[in-house]
Amino acid sequence: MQFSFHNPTRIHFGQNQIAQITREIPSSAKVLVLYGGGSIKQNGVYDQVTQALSRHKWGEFAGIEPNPSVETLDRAVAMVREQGFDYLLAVGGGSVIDGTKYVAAAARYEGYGWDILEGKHRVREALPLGAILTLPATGSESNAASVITRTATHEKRSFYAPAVHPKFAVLDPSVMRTLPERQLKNGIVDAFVHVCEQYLSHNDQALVQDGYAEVLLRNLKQLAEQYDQHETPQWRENLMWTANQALSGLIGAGVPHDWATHGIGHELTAQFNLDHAQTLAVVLPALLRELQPQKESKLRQMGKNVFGLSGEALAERTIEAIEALFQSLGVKTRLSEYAINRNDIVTQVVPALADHGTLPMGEQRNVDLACCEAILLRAV
Ligand SMILES: NC(=O)c1ccc[n+]([C@@H]2O[C@H](COP(=O)([O-])OP(=O)(O)OC[C@H]3O[C@@H](n4cnc5c(N)ncnc54)[C@H](O)[C@@H]3O)[C@@H](O)[C@H]2O)c1
Repeated sequence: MQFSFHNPTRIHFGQNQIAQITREIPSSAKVLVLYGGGSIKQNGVYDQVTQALSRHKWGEFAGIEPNPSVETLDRAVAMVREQGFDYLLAVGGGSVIDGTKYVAAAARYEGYGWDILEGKHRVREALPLGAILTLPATGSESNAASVITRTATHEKRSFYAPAVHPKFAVLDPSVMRTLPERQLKNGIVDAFVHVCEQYLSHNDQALVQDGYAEVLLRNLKQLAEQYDQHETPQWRENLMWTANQALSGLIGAGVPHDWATHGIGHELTAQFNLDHAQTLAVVLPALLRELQPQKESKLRQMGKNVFGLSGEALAERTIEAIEALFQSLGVKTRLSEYAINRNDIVTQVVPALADHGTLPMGEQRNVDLACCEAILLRAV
């Protein structure tokens, strides 16, 4: 095993921690606050931000949509350049934070920002940014990844750059009270699949990473089972911290990663506008069935250590347990439940996957186009 691990995001966790941004953002900075559809004006977050920035120079950019589009974000890039903002503050879920990372990088690049998503420009510098998280799910608040959509061409792509790692993140679980239940359930699924992408591989030697991944998976299973407590502070705190830890780098250090579920899922969002987590709940069980031989040993380990299973056909029953967990939250596990059929897969999704040049995917780089098609057809 070999890795370098550094997570530079300072985390302020708990109620009333938004006030910390006064000290986190240099007083000389000119701050652009970026947010989405306006829920922050209903749950008191916007008021707390304006209060905390009362001595800073600042402006705002609203309207970053779920699955943020480069078309919207380029308007923020232009605003940054025209008005000389030099610090960005993302206030929202993964979409706003990812979008802000793109703005931070594109504002420091002379060419067309989409080059970053196509790998034509490697991001080495970006404006500094901080994040106030309003939806626990993606871990974007303390990682260096960003996923952006180009609406015009139905493309959803990602980039990774240490330069866009947030300087700080505020995780106040009380802001979750205005979250629609669909988003809360999506958050559990998304965090669960993030852990699986880093844990369910052929590697079974990393005791720290595996042990911590199993704790996170058991937490998420328990939070799903105790969903009736989702309005309690303890439930919210545990989900927010678990979802953060699921993708903050530690469990993925030095171990093989998969991410094929995400790669295929992004295509389903780009084509059919499904929520990110909805695509993951459909793809993961199908992918695990298709690739069961290479993941057999880890699936058995997960069955024992996460679901408390034993006996025959352990790997298969583990996949069934994952599927049942998603279903218990009311998150669908079949494409046909979204009225997507075999013909849609063959004529729309498979050609799009072929076009976007991200193949082969997976921990062993064996998820090629034929394998993607087999996974998607299993998922119908
Ligand atoms: N950067 C990463 O590491 C990473 C990882 C996984 C997924 N992603 C990406 O993140 C995006 C999904 O992000 P997400 O799941 O956090 O959802 P989101 O940010 O898209 O938000 C979903 C909806 O919830 C609303 N919302 C957010 N907080 C709210 C609150 N407190 N009250 C009421 N409504 C609220 C938003 O306005 C939006 O309508 C996708 O584009 C996905 O591909 C990024």
